[in-house]
Amino acid sequence: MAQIIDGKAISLAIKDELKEKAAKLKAEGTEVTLAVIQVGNNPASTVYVRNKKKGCEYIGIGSLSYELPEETTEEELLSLIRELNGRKDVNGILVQLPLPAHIDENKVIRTINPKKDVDGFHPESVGALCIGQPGFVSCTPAGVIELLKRSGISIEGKECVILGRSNIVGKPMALLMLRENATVTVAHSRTANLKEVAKRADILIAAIGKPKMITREYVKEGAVVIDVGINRDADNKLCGDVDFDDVAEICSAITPVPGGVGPMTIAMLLNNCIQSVELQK
Ligand SMILES: Nc1nc2c(c(=O)[nH]1)N[C@@H](CN(C=O)c1ccc(C(=O)N[C@@H](CCC(=O)O)C(=O)O)cc1)CN2
Repeated sequence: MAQIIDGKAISLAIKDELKEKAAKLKAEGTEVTLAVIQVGNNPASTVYVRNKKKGCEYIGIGSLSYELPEETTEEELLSLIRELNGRKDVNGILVQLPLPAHIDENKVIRTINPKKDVDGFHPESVGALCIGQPGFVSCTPAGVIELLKRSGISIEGKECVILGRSNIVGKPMALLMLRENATVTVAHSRTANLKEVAKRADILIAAIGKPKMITREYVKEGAVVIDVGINRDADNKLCGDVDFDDVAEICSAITPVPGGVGPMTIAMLLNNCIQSVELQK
């Protein structure tokens, strides 16, 4: 039976480490504060935003909450971000995604001061990652790397196949895997012979947004399988992109959904908030 990678336990260990770092910063007179902006009432976003604020409280840093109505204009949102960019008492700015359709997500991300971009979505942050310079790293892919390392799974020299090429997960995931000296393939909906490509992976990362699409036919025996998907199945139950019960029988290690990559996203956001102090010096 495969090793089940416990993202909940690993994220808790990280948060406990961050709690100590935050206390040390406080003792030195440095307060850390995250500004969290949500536009509209997407129920999943409300849960994630609540958990991010709870995480700040747990590790002992401040959070400022901006819950804006669905009708908020793009200019109103941009002007709030500009105000927060200029505030010395705000270290990190996070705009919860997705945004309502009338707001240009890219414009919003570009308006955040890259030194406060704790989501790691700004083109400057992505560019820094690409050329190996210091900067914020997108939280979900950073969480995957931490999960692997803390589970004793080596990355160097491994064949890694990433299913999905989104700006938030697939692309930064590929850059991080390269930084760890893996051999990386990014596959997607137009990839020919997807099953064969996926089957080459020692480490298979699924980030495609299709409930339980990845069955054992996509997985090499003994591979490590990381499931980034968060979907609802036909019974409205939370599930990943991987058919867990089917794949767990043939792989060597696997992340569950819930309780795998998801909690790591929040732990890595808190890590970026603590790191913001260094980057802002
Ligand atoms: N500004 C951002 N927006 C979004 C991000 C992001 O990193 N920054 N990522 C996702 C949503 N997300 C964080 O915001 C996120 C998703 C899932 C989880 C999580 O802990 N999932 C749990 C299940 C929770 C549930 O019951 O629904 C799990 O997998 O165990 C945390 C954060 C899109 N938007």
